[in-house]
Amino acid sequence: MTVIATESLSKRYPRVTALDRLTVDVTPGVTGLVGANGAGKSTLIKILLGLSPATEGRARVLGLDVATDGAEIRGLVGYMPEHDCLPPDVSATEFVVHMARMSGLPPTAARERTADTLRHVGLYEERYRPMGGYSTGMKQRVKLAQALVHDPKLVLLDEPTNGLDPAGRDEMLGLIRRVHTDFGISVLVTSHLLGELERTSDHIVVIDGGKLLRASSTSEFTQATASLAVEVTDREHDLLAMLDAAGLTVQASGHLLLVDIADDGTYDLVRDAVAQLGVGLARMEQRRHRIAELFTDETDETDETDAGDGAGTTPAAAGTAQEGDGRDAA
Ligand SMILES: Nc1ncnc2c1ncn2[C@@H]1O[C@H](COP(=O)(O)OP(=O)(O)OP(=O)(O)O)[C@@H](O)[C@H]1O
Repeated sequence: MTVIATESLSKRYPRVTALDRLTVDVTPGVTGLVGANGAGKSTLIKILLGLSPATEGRARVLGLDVATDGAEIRGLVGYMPEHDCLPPDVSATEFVVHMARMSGLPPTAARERTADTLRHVGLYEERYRPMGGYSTGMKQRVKLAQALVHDPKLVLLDEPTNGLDPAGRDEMLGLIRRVHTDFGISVLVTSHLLGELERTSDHIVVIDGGKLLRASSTSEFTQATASLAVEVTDREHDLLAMLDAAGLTVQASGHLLLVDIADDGTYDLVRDAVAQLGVGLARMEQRRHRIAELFTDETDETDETDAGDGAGTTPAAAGTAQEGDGRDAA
């Protein structure tokens, strides 16, 4: 069963192709839509809501055609826009009740659902204060609440962690996860940060320049984008040959060997090979490819080559390797 299905979907503006023959299926659960700024994420969401016509191709949301069934889709789907759009002199309660009424709920149900959803997103006493005085995190939570208030089957969340500090991001990601686990609502959430979507999503879709780069389950995705940086005191060429013979994909990069992590067994294979050679293991750390690398040629390892003589503090090792770097610096 698919929640969203697009077929060769394109959106061309006079100067820009925002979506370029995008074909992708989104299944129930939480799906992360990753792409750099301008990749076409917001454009896709607007087309899915039936708010902006595609130039070419087709899309269905919950089985409905975006070209003809926009109003029905918007009744079944919640939408959290990217930018600040809340009237400053209205309280969260007033605003969310208004949005619930707009979605067709009768007054009493609108009030009850508003109280429930604001409680769910963690807004309590503040819900009666004008939103102009809210923090960014509180505003994002109101935006999430209004997307949920009419009990949709699917929500489209456009950059919900934008502008939040790390603690605020974690809270928002937790809330998003619970939208699915507690209420069974499917979620399509966009971000330009792969790392946060990996933690939250069951599936990941990556787009770049409006084109589909990759769509897979998060576990497959993480495996495919993780590598092990191994540094030995000696005989790295022998080690490379041994790991290669063991069926691993290995690249030499300066003093480092970068080993694709196939599964948990990869660590054991590397450890055993190092022991067999009788050399010292100077470093073994997992590296996540940065999203920028996914957008370029995946075999392009220039960053890593540069890192070779940087011994330990490699900017390319952003993400999971940071802990290791911290220890070196201490
Ligand atoms: N109404 C429009 N007219 C012309 N060009 C547009 C319009 N809307 C978007 N674009 C262009 O289409 C491309 C995709 O924009 P889109 O907003 O979908 O990207 P995005 O991935 O959501 O990025 P961001 O998070 O920065 O909004 C960009 O190059 C953008 O400038």
